[in-house]
Amino acid sequence: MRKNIVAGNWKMNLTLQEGVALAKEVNSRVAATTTKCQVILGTPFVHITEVVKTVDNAKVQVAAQNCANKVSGAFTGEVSAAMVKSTGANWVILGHSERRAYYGETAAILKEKTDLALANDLQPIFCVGEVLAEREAEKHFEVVKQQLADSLFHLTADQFKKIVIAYEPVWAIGTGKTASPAQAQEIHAFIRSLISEKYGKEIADDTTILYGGSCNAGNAKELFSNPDVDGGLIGGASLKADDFLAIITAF
Ligand SMILES: O=C[C@H](O)COP(=O)(O)O
Repeated sequence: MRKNIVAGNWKMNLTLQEGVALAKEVNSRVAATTTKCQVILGTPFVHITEVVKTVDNAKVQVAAQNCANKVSGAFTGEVSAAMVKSTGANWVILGHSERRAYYGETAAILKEKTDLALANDLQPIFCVGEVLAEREAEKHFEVVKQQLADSLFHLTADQFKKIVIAYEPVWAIGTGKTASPAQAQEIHAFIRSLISEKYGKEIADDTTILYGGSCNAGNAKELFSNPDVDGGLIGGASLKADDFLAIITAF
């Protein structure tokens, strides 16, 4: 179901104590607003159990930043989708460009992770987006289309309804360089049109599509005012309660 979502991705930041303190502050400040926006905290694995206990689980929910592409067994260091679900998290971020670039996560691996997340009742926030050279070569539409086709478009319509897409141009992540509102709208509308071609207009209209990449308190309002931008996946600015709250209340 389409809704406004602001999801923080803490990445590899904050100790457990710092993370719990931040979650506590975000939770109480969100509760004090009238926002209808779904807030999600994408925490490191080791924080999840404590953060789940800290938030109200309605307005503020918790995401893992990854899960394994295997069910269980001898995979040292990995965390399965079933384990994530057992902590109380409802969401998992998959396909982030940092996972693709630094940990060799291919489209085939991401397809397996998506299937396991859904089988364990976790909702994927699935990231797509092009690198700078691809944008400069005007290949961004093609790249995003391929990423969706390779890792998501095998899903049934009922499965696809659980997916949230995050469009994150890699050149905008952590760089302070944001896609312009027009650039974001253009590609979000394109993503929605691809979903419509594959699953029909009703499902496309119901899909939540987030923007990620140097989204902050200063630019969130303008980005979110676009008809096909339903919220954001926020990295750096999710680490400070003031900045994150300003983004949450930007709708
Ligand atoms: O997952 C979040 C994105 O990578 C955006 O990160 P950023 O807001 O620090 O640019």
